[in-house]
Amino acid sequence: MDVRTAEFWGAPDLSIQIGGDGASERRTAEQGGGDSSLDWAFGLTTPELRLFTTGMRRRLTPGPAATLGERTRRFFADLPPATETKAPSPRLLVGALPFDREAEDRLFLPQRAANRPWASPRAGAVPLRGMRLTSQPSRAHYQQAVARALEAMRASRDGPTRLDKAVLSRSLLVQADAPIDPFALWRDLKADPTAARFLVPLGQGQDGAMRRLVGATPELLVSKRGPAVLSHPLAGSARRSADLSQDEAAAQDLLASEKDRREHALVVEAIMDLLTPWCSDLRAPPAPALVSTRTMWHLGTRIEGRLHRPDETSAADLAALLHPTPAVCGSPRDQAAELIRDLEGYDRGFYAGAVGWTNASGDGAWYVSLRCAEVCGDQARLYAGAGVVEGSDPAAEADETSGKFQAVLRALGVDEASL
Ligand SMILES: C=C(O[C@@H]1C=C(C(=O)O)C=C[C@H]1O)C(=O)O
Repeated sequence: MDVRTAEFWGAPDLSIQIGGDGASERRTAEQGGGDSSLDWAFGLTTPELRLFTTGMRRRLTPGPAATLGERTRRFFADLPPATETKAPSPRLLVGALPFDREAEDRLFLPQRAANRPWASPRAGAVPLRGMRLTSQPSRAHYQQAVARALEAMRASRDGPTRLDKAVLSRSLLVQADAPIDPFALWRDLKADPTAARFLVPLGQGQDGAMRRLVGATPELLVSKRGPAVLSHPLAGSARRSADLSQDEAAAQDLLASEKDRREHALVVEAIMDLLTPWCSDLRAPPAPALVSTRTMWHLGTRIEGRLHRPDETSAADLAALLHPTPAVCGSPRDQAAELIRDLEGYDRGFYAGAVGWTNASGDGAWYVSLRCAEVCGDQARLYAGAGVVEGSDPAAEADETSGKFQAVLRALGVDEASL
């Protein structure tokens, strides 16, 4: 594979490798060693970039999505110029945005950044013995919630605001007999090379152990490089099959499904509407295309535009503008968020939020935090959701969430097809 070194999207003090065969990654992941700067290790690898940071130099004052752009601008303006001559710390914020726009985000300036992965503190397996899985809520309860969302949609037709879509999730608690190694989980998520793999520190949990969000998402919320803006939403899904002809049939059925196209179009319309005032030359193809992960087919649309004022609008501004899209929340956004709060009965935390980076020049990329688990000590909590629109079937939506759990379950070494 072609291995190039490129300037990191205009960040003058950070070079990163594009491409790579993963050999250095395997070497370092297997080396072992217990560097405490790994407490704050952050990683993001996509088909376009590889970013690994260690240490935490300074936190961005946490706050809600509405103030993210302003807080990041102030942060970089107040940041003293780098004084070190050797390996200056990057002028880069990395971290995660929660699902709830009002909840506090977790972004920080790392101490060091590189294009090589950190050494995993342990070289072993995730651990795979003694894991107990509990579906929270149960599958039956989830199906009831989907049925209730459908009722709410029907009832809204007679009210002032019509609810067209709500994305309902369920969670899976994995309890292990020993601490779960987030680095080993991250390493094993590599099996899905088209997805963006992430490992994000979220701060300490109740028992002092670091909470981390680890996953491999297929969905780009938004990236900004100079004037160029790109968003690649996904909505409308089908489980893949090991049988080639069944797999192909599932993809073609998805592409032809009126319900999935409607579910998808709501997302594209919302993103186009939100980006229109900020962009010229905003474009999306007229029909979605198939996007695949190892376990799922999705409908996807690449939306591209050019910012009117690239020097004044940052990747953080754009992430805060778009998040959460109807791919993970619904339409209209506020009504869907309220229904999700009522029906899910738990806090999504950083699931269905965003993970990514933004630099001092405002460039950056934010991915929707899906196909992930929050790992802390000997527990991992997985999440998966599905979009509910008129015509959705509760059992089919539950199957879809089972399919979405597979990405992390496989990396955990759990072979549990029917949850
Ligand atoms: C909510 C999730 O996925 C989202 C929902 C999709 C859908 O409803 O078809 C597809 C991709 C994602 O935007 C998830 O993976 O948990």
